Amino acid sequence: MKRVDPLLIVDQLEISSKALVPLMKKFSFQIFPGEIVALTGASGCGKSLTANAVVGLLEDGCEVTNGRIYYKGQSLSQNDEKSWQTLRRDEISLLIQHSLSGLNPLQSVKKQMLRTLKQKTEPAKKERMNYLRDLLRQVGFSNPERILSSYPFQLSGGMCQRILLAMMISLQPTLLIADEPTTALDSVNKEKLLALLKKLQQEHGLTILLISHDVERISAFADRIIDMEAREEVRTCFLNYKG
Ligand SMILES: Nc1ncnc2c1ncn2[C@@H]1O[C@H](COP(=O)(O)OP(=O)(O)OP(=O)(O)O)[C@@H](O)[C@H]1O
Repeated sequence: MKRVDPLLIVDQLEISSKALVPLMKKFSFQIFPGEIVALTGASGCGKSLTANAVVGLLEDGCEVTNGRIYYKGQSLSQNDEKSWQTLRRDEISLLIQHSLSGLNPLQSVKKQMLRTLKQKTEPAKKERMNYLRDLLRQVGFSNPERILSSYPFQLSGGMCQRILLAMMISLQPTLLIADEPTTALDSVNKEKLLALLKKLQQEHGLTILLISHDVERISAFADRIIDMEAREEVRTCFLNYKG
């Protein structure tokens, strides 16, 4: 049987505050290509820190003090800012917890989507608007033209979340990390967003790391659930994964 290498390896990761107080210790897990893996655990156990460390976006107040992160077999420890930017543009997208803070309320959706698209080799000018409309349809908007001309403050939290998702997909990432993407949504929209992530995973061959407290809801959605609560001990619960 052909051996599949992990896409992402987090190995004995420790993140500390600037005063070198560990905020999380010795956390390890792996993700294989095409999987949907959910990361769960009590509030404050370090889920968001882990997600931010994977894409080089730890806040100024904290740093990786032990352990390593490998992506496609390469250690990310020596990454400079330019390498992190390239990784975020070409490989790993992070969908953050609070959708509105990810969009500029004073700029139209069209302007923001075009700016994201420009980070990549963009489609030819005349194709661009068709591409954006198609992306918006893929995330469930039946009237993309209206959405493109809207400003984020005119839209609901769930709509903004779907727009951010469309922007991430336009970067064609290999790995999508979604940090509590459903927190601000009501029950129906939570289900819709998870179904949408699953659809995008299947259509675009994405690998997804989903951070969530909602073990019950995500157990029907994820291939594996990693419980981070024990901090130094990772319990991995294999559900549908056939690795
Ligand atoms: N910039 C920072 N400076 C200092 N401490 C921080 C910083 N960011 C996070 N922390 C602390 O690190 C710990 C882990 O935070 P993190 O946000 O990763 O938790 P989490 O598991 O994602 O929690 P939640 O489920 O509530 O989002 C917490 O105790 C938090 O207060």
